Amino acid sequence: MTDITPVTNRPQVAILDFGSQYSHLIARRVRELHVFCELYSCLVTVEELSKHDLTGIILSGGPNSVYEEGAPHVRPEVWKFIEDKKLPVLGICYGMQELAYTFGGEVSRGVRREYGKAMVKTHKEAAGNSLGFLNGLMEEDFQVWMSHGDKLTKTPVGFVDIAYTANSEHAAIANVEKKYFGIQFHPEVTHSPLGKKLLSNFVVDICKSPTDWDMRNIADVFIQEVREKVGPHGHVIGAVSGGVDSSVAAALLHRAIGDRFHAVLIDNGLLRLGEAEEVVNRLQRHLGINLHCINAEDRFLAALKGVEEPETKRKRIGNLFIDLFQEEAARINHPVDFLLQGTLYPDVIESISYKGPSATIKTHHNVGGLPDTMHLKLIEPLRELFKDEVRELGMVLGIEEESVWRHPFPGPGLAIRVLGEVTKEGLDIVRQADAIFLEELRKHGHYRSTGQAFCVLLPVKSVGVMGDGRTYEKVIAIRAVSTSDFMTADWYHMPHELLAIMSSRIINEVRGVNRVVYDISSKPPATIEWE
Ligand SMILES: Nc1ncnc2c1ncn2[C@@H]1O[C@H](COP(=O)(O)OP(=O)(O)OP(=O)(O)O)[C@@H](O)[C@H]1O
Ligand SMILES: O=c1[nH]c(=O)c2[nH+]cn([C@@H]3O[C@H](COP(=O)(O)O)[C@@H](O)[C@H]3O)c2[nH]1
Ligand SMILES: NC(=O)CC[C@H](N)C(=O)O
Ligand SMILES: [Mg+2]
Repeated sequence: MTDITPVTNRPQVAILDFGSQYSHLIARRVRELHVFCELYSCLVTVEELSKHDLTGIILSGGPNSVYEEGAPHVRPEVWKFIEDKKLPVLGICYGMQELAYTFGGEVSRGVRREYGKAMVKTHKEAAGNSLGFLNGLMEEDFQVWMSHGDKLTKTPVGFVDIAYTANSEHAAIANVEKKYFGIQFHPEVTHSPLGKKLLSNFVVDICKSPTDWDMRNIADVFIQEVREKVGPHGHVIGAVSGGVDSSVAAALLHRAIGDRFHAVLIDNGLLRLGEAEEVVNRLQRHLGINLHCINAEDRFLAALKGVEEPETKRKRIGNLFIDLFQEEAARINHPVDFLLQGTLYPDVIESISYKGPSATIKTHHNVGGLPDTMHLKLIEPLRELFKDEVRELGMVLGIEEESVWRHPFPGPGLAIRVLGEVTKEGLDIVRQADAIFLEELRKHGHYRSTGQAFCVLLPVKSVGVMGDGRTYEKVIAIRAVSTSDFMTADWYHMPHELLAIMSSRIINEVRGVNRVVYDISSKPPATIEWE
C-alpha cells in the first residue's frame, strides 16, 4: 500500500521535538493561535525541512542534559539552513539549553531542581529591545511553570538576558539580530497563564506566520485536496464505525466526491445497543452518505468461540475485519483506487518520535491495515488534526453535536468488555447494562464531563438474595474516566446518589446480574479498558 499523502505546503512553524512530555502541547497552543505547525524529530534533516514553507522554528524541552553523551542536538547543517532562511527560533527549556550549547553559552547542573511555579522578572532595558517578544508581559512579574535541573550559567554569544527568576539568572534570552529566543520555563502548560501570549508574540509577531488555521476555511481546503487527489472519476472505500474520526472523515469525503465514496459499516455483533441502526440512520439520512452495513455477527462470534486471551481476541477481530472489508471492496461495481483512513495527528506524532517505539500494552485494532495485494492508495484527510480539531471540523461540516462529542469506542467493541470468553449471552448482558448506564449518565449531565464511560461484564459469579431467594449471578463493573488524551486518566468522581440509581436499575432490569461495582483505578497503572 502506498501512502500518497503529499507534503502540505501550508506555511507552518516547525517544532523540533527533543522528547518533552509537552511537545504536543506546544503544537496545540500554537494551533489555538490559528497558526499551523507540525512536529518533527529534533534530528530532522535539511532535506525534510526544505520540503516545507517554514515561518519559524521552536525547539522543545527534553529529558536530557546537553553535554551528556548521546544527548540529541540539532544537526549542524540544519542550523545553517535556519540561518540561511533567516528563520526565527524559540528554544524552550532544553531547547534554550541547546541554544547555549550551540552558540557559546554554558549550561550547568543547578544546585537544586526547579519544578513548579516561579515568578519571572524582566530586565527593563533588555525587554524593550527584544522585538516585542515580551510584549504584554513586562508590566509586572508574571507566573510561569518550570521543570528543569540544569540551567544557563553563561549567556550565549550574541544574546542578551531579558528576564530572570529567583533560581534562574538567565530565565529568558534574546538575540535580536538573528531573532533567536530562549526561555527556561514552559509557556505551553496552563500553569503559565501568559504563556500563550508569549507564544503569540513569537509565532505571530516575530515569525509573521499567517493566522488562517481555522476549521472553517480548512474544511474547504481539505475538500479541494481530496478532489485533486482522487481525480474526477476515482472511487474511495472507507470503513466507518460511527465514531467521531470516521464520521468526520466520511462527511468530508462525501462533500468532496459524493457517491464515489463508499462507506462500509461492519455490524460485528460487538456494538452497543441499537448502535448499527443509529449509525446508519445518522450517516445515511442525516448526512446523505452512501453507507453499506454488513451484518457479520455470526462470523465474529464463531471467530471468538473459546478464546479467552485478550490479545488473541483482538487479533481474531482485526483479521476478520480485514477479510470482510476486502470482500466488500470486491463487490463494488467500480474499480476502487483509494482507501480512506481516519489517521489523526497523534498517530503521526508517535511515528516520528526519535526515542523509538514504546512498549506494546495492547494492539489497538483499526480497520484498514489491508494486504499489499489490494494496491489501494491511502487517503488520510485528518492526519494533520488533533482530536479536538476533528470535533471542530465535524461541527463545521454540520455533523450534529451529539455525535461530535461521542465518547471513543474501541474497534474490538464489547468483545473486550466481556472478560474471558465472549458469548452472545454475555454480550447481551453488557449491552443492556451499558445502555442503562449511559442513559443515566446523559440524563444527569455527566456524559460530557467524562472522557469515556462503559460497563464491563466480569467473569465471576457472586451470591445475592432477590425476593427471598438465593441468586448466584454475574457482576457488572462500571467504569467512567476523565481524561483529555486517553494516555492517562483519572477515575471519575461520580456522585454517590447517581451510582445508587445506576446500580439499582442495572440489577433490577438486567437479567443475570445481581451485583454492580464501580472501578476506582486510574491510568496508569490500570488501563481504561479492562482487556
Ligand atoms: N464496526 C466497524 N465498521 C467499520 N469500520 C470500523 C468499525 N469499527 C472500527 N472501524 C474502523 O476503525 C477505525 C478506527 O476506529 P476508532 O475507534 O479508533 O476511530 P473512530 O471509531 O472513527 O472514532 P472514535 O475513536 O471516536 O471511536 C475507524 O475510523 C473505522 O475506520
Ligand atoms: O480503536 C481502538 N481499538 C482498540 O483495539 C482499542 N483498545 C482500546 N482502545 C481505546 O483506546 C483508549 C485507551 O485505552 P486503554 O487505556 O485501555 O489502552 C480508550 O479510549 C480505549 O477505548 C481502542 N481503540
Ligand atoms: N524540561 C526540560 O526541557 C528539561 C531540560 C534539562 N534536562 C533540565 O533538566 O534542565
Ligand atoms: Mg471507534
